Amino acid sequence: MGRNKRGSSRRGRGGKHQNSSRPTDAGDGHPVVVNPDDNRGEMLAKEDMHNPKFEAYYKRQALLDGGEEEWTKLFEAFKEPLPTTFRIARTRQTAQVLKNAIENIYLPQLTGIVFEGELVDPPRPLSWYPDGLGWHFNVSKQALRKNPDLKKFHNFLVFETEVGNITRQEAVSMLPPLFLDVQPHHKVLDLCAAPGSKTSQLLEALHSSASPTASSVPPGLLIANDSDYKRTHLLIHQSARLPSPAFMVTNVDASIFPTLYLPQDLAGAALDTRKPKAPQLLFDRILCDVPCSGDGTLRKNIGIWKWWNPMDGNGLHSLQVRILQRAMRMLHPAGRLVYSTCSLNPIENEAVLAEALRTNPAFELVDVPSSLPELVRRPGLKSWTPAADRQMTFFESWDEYHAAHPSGKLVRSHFPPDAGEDFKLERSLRIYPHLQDTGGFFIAVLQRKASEPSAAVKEGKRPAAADEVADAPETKKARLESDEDVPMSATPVSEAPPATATPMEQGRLLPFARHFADRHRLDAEAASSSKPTPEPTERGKKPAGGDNGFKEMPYNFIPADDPVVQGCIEQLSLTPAFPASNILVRNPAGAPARSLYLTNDLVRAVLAHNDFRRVRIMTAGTKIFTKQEGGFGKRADTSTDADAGGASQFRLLSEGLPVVLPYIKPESIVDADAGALRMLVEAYYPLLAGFGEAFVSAVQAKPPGSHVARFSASAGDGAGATLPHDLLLPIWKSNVSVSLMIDKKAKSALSLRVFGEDLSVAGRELAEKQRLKREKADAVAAEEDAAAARAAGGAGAEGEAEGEADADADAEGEADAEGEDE
Ligand SMILES: C[S@@+](CC[C@H](N)C(=O)[O-])C[C@H]1O[C@@H](n2cnc3c(N)ncnc32)[C@H](O)[C@@H]1O
Repeated sequence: MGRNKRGSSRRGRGGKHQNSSRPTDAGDGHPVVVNPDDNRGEMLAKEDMHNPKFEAYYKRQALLDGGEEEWTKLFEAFKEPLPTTFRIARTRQTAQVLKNAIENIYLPQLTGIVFEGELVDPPRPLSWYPDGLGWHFNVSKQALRKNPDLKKFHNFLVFETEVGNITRQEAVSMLPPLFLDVQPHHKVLDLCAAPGSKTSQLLEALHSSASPTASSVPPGLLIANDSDYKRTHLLIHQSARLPSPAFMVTNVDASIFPTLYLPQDLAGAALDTRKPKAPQLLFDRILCDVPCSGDGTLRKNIGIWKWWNPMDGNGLHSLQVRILQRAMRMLHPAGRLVYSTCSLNPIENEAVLAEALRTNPAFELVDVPSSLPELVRRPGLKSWTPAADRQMTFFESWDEYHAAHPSGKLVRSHFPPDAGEDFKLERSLRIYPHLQDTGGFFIAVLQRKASEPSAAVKEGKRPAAADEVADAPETKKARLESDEDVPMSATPVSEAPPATATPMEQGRLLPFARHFADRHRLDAEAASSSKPTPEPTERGKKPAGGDNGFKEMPYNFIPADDPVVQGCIEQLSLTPAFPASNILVRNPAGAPARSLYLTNDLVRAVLAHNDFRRVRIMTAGTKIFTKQEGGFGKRADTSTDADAGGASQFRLLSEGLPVVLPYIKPESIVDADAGALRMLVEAYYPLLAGFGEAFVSAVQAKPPGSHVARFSASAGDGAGATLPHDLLLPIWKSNVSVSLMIDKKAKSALSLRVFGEDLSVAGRELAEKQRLKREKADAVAAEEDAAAARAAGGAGAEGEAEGEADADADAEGEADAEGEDE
């Protein structure tokens, strides 16, 4: 596997591997931080990473055909910590720049580094990831601390992650979106989406043709759904890094996801034409990344070694079947569906596929040998042997089991297909850790058979909801409730449960079971009550998401001729093509009080033509304008909102810029150079008088308020800047000053990229704080050492103590810097 130093360094000082006690998804939304698990949970020695049931169960399933040697490889690979992998966002203008920076600047610096006598692996591209945008970087925390080049690269990754150009994601978690092959016009549904690493990949694919010159608003749609309310906030957080008018987040049980409707003109070639006025919204792409036992994540969730048992997979099987069956019903005839889990268990994988295909013969598994050809994979299993209890009593067939346990919990579909059934299960993909140093994963691609485009989908028994859910296995509830994937920057750290605690021991099940049962009941009611509502939700009419008992604000579209909308159009010189009728606000009055959101036509139609009273919409569209609060009035330059005029009280948000930019008349953009950018980065409100003549006259020609500036790459070198391409950024003009309207983190990332150092006020303050802390630590240490030396009474001892004090202070400084990164 080509690891460096991992035996010793990844296991930390105690020679142990860090643990987190419950499974997390293969995908996660953490910022790129090397070895992120190193500060969580308890330690587990490598020799304790052993579970006879786990090993016996999978040997019984005959996962591998390479003999004892391969089994050893598999189990040994599971004991190794997972390497860090990340991907560069394809949609960003910066994708090529970042790839070049890694290949041509960082890679040479990181090649040949020796740490503690061993060669450190430089970052390397994931061979199967398209266009070299997926990367593997595996280095110990100690090496990262001590080596300045490694540390510099790590800082680069952290900053680019903060601004959404890079996403840390487990390698296998990148696979389902790649197999879905989403195009900008697709209607996409991600049914079990939180925390959202795959969602953000899907969103990037939806925006793949976006550029500042073409329309950044894809015609398609992505609905990301999760049944866990808390976790839907992670989805919103993740996707905020790629603001999209084509994006919605919903919160409902996927197995009863309601049928949505569209007006005829937007529905395309809909399957169900029985309701000509309100055809069903059928999706071109659906991802079912279902809740699972998660034993493929053993490398990062080492608690699984302790509490793994076959009943987790058995208990999840029926829900997984229902979610997949529901997805099949919502797929467009020419659509594609991906089913995935981070579990190795055939009961959660092949058995689910077999049952879904059995109940719906119009579908088939797609053979995908030529997709991602470099990806090493194994075929899906055609047969397996369920275990009926924790003691691992195996039954070869349903008949045998049913005879022994007439009212047992296993059902027919837990068992392999009969001899006469051939679902071509070998077309699904199994990924094992030893194949290419990843987690374990399962993927299957499904589509309707060409010969039966409109065969009806027969769904399995509908969920009986509350009782059944309350009886659900612990792992399912634990996964649903888990907040392990909360991005570090977004969530306070809570005390980690002990390594060996089962979810039951963590005492979290009962409240959750109640909550889930309630939600399930509400969702069931919602599904049955969902029906088309023909009226668009303009001001004064019934708003989507309003009057629904949810605390989320309703969605109200405002008229295109609203004075605030028109004011924004005028202020930024937007062309008539700007979709002014797709602007919504989120308050019951439907007034443009604070923020204006933009949707595309499809999201507008979905909001307007469906009854969302019982389906919680967490977000829809993207915020583009916001009211500029009166803070400017208090500043030294004394400008006020009143100075700026009514309309200009709204300003363009930096996250709204890519969406609005294609509609801004090019001649209205303020031309600027790197010198101006430097001044704008260095101060919050630099005075206009301090800028170069050309910039001053360009700005003076504009009214006060929100504008966009183009910092030209050709004029980049002047201020020590490296501008690989033109930069377009929102600015705010007041009477005597100009400000760059991006947040602190984005400013720091920009400064690092363009000027090679963080010149921002926040960056300078942070550096100063660190310097003072170091000085203070130096002084304290020197004082202590001097006192010790005086006590020892020797002049020679004083000199030595001084040297040691420096070393201690250095170590402390490093620890501080690291704390701040994370
Ligand atoms: C494997 S995780 C999904 C990971 C996600 N696709 C990603 O890449 O970040 C499974 C998710 O399914 C959600 N879930 C569990 N039961 C569900 C249900 N009945 N309907 C919808 N979502 C469900 C869980 O809350 C969890 O967030």
